[in-house]
Amino acid sequence: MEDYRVRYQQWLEDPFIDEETKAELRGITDENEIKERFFKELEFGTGGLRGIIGNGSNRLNRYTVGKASQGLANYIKKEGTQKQGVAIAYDSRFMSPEFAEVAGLIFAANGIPAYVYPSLRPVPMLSFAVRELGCTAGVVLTASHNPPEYNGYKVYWADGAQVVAPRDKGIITEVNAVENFGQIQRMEKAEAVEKKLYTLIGEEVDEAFDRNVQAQLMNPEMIARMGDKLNIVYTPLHGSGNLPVRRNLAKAGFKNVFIVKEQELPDSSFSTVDYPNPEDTKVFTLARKLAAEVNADVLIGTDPDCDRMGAMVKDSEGNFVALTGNMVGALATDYILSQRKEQGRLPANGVVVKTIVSTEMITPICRAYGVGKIDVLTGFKYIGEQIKGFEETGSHTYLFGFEESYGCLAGTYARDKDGVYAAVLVCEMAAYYKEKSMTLYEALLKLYEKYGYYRDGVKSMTMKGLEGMARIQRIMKTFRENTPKELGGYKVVMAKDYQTQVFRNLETGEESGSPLPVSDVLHYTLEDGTWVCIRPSGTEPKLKFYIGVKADDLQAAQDKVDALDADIEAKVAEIA
Ligand SMILES: O=P(O)(O)OC[C@H]1O[C@H](O)[C@H](O)[C@@H](O)[C@@H]1O
Repeated sequence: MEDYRVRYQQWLEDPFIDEETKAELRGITDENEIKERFFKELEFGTGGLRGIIGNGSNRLNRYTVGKASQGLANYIKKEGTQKQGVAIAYDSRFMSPEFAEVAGLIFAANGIPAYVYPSLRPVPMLSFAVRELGCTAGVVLTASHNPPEYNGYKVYWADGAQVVAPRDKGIITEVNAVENFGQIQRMEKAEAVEKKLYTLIGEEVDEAFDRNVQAQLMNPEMIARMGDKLNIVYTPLHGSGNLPVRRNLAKAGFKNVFIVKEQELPDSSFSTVDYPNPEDTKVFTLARKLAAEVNADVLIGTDPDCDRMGAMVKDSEGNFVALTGNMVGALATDYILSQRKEQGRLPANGVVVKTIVSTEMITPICRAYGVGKIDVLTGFKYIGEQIKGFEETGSHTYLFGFEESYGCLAGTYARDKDGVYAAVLVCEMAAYYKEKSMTLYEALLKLYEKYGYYRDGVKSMTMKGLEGMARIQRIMKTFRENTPKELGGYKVVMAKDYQTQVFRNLETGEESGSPLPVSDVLHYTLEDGTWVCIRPSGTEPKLKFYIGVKADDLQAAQDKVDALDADIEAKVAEIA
């Protein structure tokens, strides 16, 4: 019998799986569906679990969530930190509150107090709660910006960041060591509540979070002057941002905030969008309609777990243009550093942290302010890890961190990207430049004039299921074994392989090691300074190509990106 059939049979016979689940599984008539659901165990990776909701070993359900929770509980018990408890949050996805309760009661049954938010909350608020409540770990039930059929289980440690090596491996080992669902401990909710092993997180934690977000404002007096002059359209995209973003915009002093009514309330189907990801400007269709009605200066959108924020602002002709994560990163780096300098608050050991696939435009900006810049692998958890390191050694003062994938954070109250803060930040910057009769887009053009015309692109190729996974591996292997000599007509001069940890200068043949952990990432530097990076997404069935160029004007920069894009597409098409 094929492996997936064996696994299917095991589920049908498992005494710890309920009858309703088994009946549903027995009813599947499509062999391929059985295969997709059972060809593997849903892998508990470094980011936790992420998968399609449903019954099966390769799906997210109360059993796979249960196994993850029991494994995490076992890990915590070995660490001896169970008294500190685990904080739990969830977003607006299907089964999010149910899975949150399943997880909480498993921790409770293991003698680990669970502190659960009473309703949906953003990821950064969980990160904050872990620190505020002194918990040993945290869990968020969310699949971030994935399509509605997905859910996930993100794991945080005591510092408030998602787990990194070596702890991630330790937790994975414990999760994998849970051999059968019978090992999952359970407790009735009434008993857990009575024993204070299952407690709802109170409003005071929300208030403390807000105070920390507000403390990041650079110019409260300016907002007091401009708060009623900036028109803001906000869409929570049916997710957890709705209340905290609006509350924080109001607390900051923004008076004219218009909400996209159709997307205001939680909706697990995200029925007004294809895909609740602010990276996709289509999510702003309704917001743009409202923007025209209210003459908005800026449109803001946050993803379901409100760690990502996307924005659109007016160009000089009054047309709305999307600000990418890189553009927000560059604008914010410049804004925060310049304001700090003006206010005499720029520490000598200040640093900005970004990922290796995020724009290089901040390099000259940081240099201009005498501030350091650190690059880490993709994933905000690595920015969180840096903050923890700075705290331990006192080596740097963290000023700002961002990723091209629409996430940023200033301050250290949270250790994951904060869409609530990002929304307030973009509005603060828009107000600041509006007072100087500029739109945020015009401010960006000024930065290009000063620092160079940087343009960054990301090309995502979706490759789903078993076949897609194999194809992604073939493409990575082909590039890895045959370093391209040229890309987009430019010579490749440096090839960095973060998997083999070999960085090779193709001109001199010199080789050096990698300063970052092992990761399936290839990075090429071209003769004109352009860079191209290839990596499989860690969160979606996608292969991602990132491109970063600098040119003499915006058009030339875009042409370069387009040429590289086309060349990469052609090279990938040649691979079977
Ligand atoms: O490119 P991926 O592996 O899909 O990850 C892209 C992003 O996904 C999530 O949003 C994580 O929280 C980010 O930190 C990460 O950068």
